[in-house]
Amino acid sequence: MENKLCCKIGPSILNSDLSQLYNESQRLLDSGADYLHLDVMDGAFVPNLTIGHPVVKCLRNKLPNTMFETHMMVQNPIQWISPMADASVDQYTFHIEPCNDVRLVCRKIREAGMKVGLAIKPGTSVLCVEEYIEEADMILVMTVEPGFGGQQFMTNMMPKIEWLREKYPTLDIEVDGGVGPNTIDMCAKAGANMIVSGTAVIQAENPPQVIKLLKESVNKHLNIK
Ligand SMILES: O=C(CO)[C@@H](O)[C@H](O)COP(=O)(O)O
Repeated sequence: MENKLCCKIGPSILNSDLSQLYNESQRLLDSGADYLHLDVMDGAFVPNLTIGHPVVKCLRNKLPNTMFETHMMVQNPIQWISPMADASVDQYTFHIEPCNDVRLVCRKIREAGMKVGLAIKPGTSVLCVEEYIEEADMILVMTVEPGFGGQQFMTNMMPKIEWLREKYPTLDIEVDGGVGPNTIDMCAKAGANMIVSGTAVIQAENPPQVIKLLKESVNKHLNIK
């Protein structure tokens, strides 16, 4: 049977020069990025503030054809569905931890015309997302505590990815946090096919080379499976 999974690299713009958000985004796309991972933080779910839907909408106006994933590190994910849909976001990824009714949020995201991503923090068991797999297009396994770029990759999150890949061979699995040339092989081997990389790409001397390396590692392991 044909493996429908494909490798996608989505740089996180969190640690870029945000005064140059469009130029930085374009630079990443020109370097081979498949999509943009836009980190939205509300200062409540995580101890940091970043961009919101007005900025995402402005960026969308400049980049009409780019896949946008918003990683919603927010306390009340249902609140931002409509504004993000209005900003033509493609995929709305939210954390299940603060959510009272995950199914309702998933349904509202779909009704608003976006894909659904479910994210789990390092301390959250992968079993907690299992009951919602049918509602999701993608599961995001965090390999740092959400809130800041440039943190150390948590190797001990790999069993979560392995478990998901074993049970759901065609599921999109994204990994985020401390991912770069030194850690990509672990993610790829575990079964991640959507790769978020912030600092490693943004601060690289040669971003196209880093993105190529990330892709090669994932594709190598996708072909083995
Ligand atoms: O969501 C987050 C952090 O909360 C991530 O998207 C990071 O911002 C990725 O940056 P690096 O860890 O790759 O520097």
